[in-house]
Amino acid sequence: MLKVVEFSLTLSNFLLQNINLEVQEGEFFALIGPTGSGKTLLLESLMGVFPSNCQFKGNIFLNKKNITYLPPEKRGLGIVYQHAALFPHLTVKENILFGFRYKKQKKNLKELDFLIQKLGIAHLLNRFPNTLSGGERQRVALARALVLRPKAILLDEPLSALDPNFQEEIRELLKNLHKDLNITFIMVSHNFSEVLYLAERGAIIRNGQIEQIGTISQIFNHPNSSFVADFVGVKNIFSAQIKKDVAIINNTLKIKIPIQKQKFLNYIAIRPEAIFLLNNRNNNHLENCFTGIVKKIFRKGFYFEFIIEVDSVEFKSFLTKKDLIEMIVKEGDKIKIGFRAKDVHCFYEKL
Ligand SMILES: Nc1ncnc2c1ncn2[C@@H]1O[C@H](COP(=O)(O)OP(=O)(O)OP(=O)(O)O)[C@@H](O)[C@H]1O
Repeated sequence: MLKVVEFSLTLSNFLLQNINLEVQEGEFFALIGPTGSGKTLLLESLMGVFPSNCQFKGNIFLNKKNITYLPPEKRGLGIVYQHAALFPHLTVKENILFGFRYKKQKKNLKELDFLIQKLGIAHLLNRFPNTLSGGERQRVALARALVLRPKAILLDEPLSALDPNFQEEIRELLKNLHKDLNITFIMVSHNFSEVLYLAERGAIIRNGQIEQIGTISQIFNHPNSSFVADFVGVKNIFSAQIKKDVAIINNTLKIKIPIQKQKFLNYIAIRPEAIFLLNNRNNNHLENCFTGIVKKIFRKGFYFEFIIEVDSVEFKSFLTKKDLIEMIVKEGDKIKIGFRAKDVHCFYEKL
């Protein structure tokens, strides 16, 4: 288990503040947050790569051993960056074996062979990094980190520098490696589909602090603040009066919600995917159904975002092009929308 206890890091212009984090052995954990929120600083702190001008306090444990003051090569961790950062003057094989220069650990050729096969890089061993594609470079970087048999592997946006085809290929590879090697993966990512596909739990970082920590489903479906809700794309976030099984927006619009045991809740959040545009479709299973006006339709690449106004409350929903054509709906039209009570998430936010 990797455990971070009350860890803070101070730079002249930034503070990573009071981080407490536990990542279980074998878990795939994601660090998510806006740009400049401190994800890389936290990842590099785990690795022991600190900016020269920083001060830090607190502790980092790996399987109960305090690694806070150990140099990177003695921590039992491996790191892979966005741009594979291979040594240009070394061949692929020399790059992979580079870490052994600083280790007493004996080269395990069986392990090396296993990884080379697993990562599909046998044909690249004598090539130099500048002759490799982005995807191939990332495979080599993974091999270089994994050959030292780390207890956890740290990934700093490993897919973001790749084009979409390579992204899918390396994403699949990461999934398989995690399944087969049973080691801990901690990944910094901006990309939600990557996080949803790969990670089991995660933390949202905001301004150098952890804003929410939990399973990926909790973070995406049950955000604990409007910041997290907005960041993970919930889109429909309303302050509301919340009673046992009903939320009232703007003192008028009544929304059925799951029965709430907790008191003092004052916000609701509904993912846009949970709001259906109904027209004449069957809506028996939806506890909330309203008629509204289509205010705006935005084209967003492969889908369309709809803004529908109901009693001066604006709901956002998505539609594919196929659905849009089938429904024959345009701005200004009257439309029925619906959503399940169970898809309304309630939370408390200090005002
Ligand atoms: N060596 C350094 N000296 C001074 N400031 C730094 C240093 N490294 C990072 N920072 C600052 O710390 C803040 C957090 O940086 P960090 O790279 O951790 O963000 P991030 O969440 O990983 O962002 P991104 O998603 O854009 O990569 C930023 O404001 C950055 O400018």
